[in-house]
Amino acid sequence: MEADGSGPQGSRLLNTAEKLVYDKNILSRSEAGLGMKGSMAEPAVADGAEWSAVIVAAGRGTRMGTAESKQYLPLRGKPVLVHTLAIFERMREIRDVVLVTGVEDVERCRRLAAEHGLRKVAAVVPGGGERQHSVRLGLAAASSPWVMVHDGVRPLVTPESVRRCIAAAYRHGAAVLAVPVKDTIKKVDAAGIIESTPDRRSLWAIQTPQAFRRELLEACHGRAEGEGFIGTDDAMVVERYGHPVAVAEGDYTNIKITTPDDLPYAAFLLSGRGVGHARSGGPG
Ligand SMILES: Nc1ccn([C@@H]2O[C@H](COP(=O)(O)OP(=O)(O)OP(=O)(O)O)[C@@H](O)[C@H]2O)c(=O)n1
Ligand SMILES: C[C@](O)(CO)[C@H](O)COP(=O)(O)O
Repeated sequence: MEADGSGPQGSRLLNTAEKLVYDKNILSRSEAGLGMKGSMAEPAVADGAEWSAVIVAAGRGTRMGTAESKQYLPLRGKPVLVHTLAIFERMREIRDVVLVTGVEDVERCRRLAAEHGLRKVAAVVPGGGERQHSVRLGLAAASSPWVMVHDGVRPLVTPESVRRCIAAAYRHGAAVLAVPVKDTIKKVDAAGIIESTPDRRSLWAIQTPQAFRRELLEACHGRAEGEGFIGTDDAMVVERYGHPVAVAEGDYTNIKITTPDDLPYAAFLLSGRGVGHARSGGPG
């Protein structure tokens, strides 16, 4: 899979030596604070782009409590989901995007992609009842040798951190973005009494994207489906079958829009990055 070959858009796959150079460049740029910032000057699809991004957005957002699903709520003038898709659209490493939505939202999402010039959205497919089912359905439409799964409701991930995740995936075959936990975490029993305090130095809060060799992720999802196992992220599915999954350090600002208080915080963060405008549009 790492040998040179031609992708659907004529892209050439990276060989192992090129992956190491990718790794070195990414790390030296991050260390020097020169992150690539997802510049609009980047070509839409670079020679060597070998990643499919599966963006899962088929949830109902029950904790948000709005009639409209949270991925379509306006954030600095655009639906949350459009902000998320725009990040992957600008990244040269991404060859194509598979968007997984509610069955009733497939047409609406195709329109959104067209209206917002999201040309990498190659497929919009209906999801399933659990996040894991949605990922599996999205994977079936992905064709690149490497795949990253990202929550449609994490619109604040940065290209720099996605690249750290890519670099770790090239080294280990599987990697997730994560941040060290800042609070002391307790294990509490059903009666509300603390049972234990795990050593915080080994605890990380897991985010997306989660990046894998596509064949590895497909195989693990297939086995999990056969066993009726449901995990809360894709790393759990891969860990279960004994494959190591590396952690790449992300940013605390890569929040998942989950409850109402997350929206003003996300708007504040985006305004600090100069993204969008304060006037909110209607639901997407
Ligand atoms: N059956 C599902 C469930 C979730 N997701 C997606 O997985 C991501 C993370 O899930 P979460 O934040 O829990 O979203 P919801 O399931 O929509 O929220 P809630 O649990 O509050 O209902 C979201 O982008 C969501 O749309 C999905 O594609 N398919
Ligand atoms: C995948 C995830 O975003 C990692 O933090 C999270 O596990 C999704 O969980 P949820 O149960 O769908 O909120």
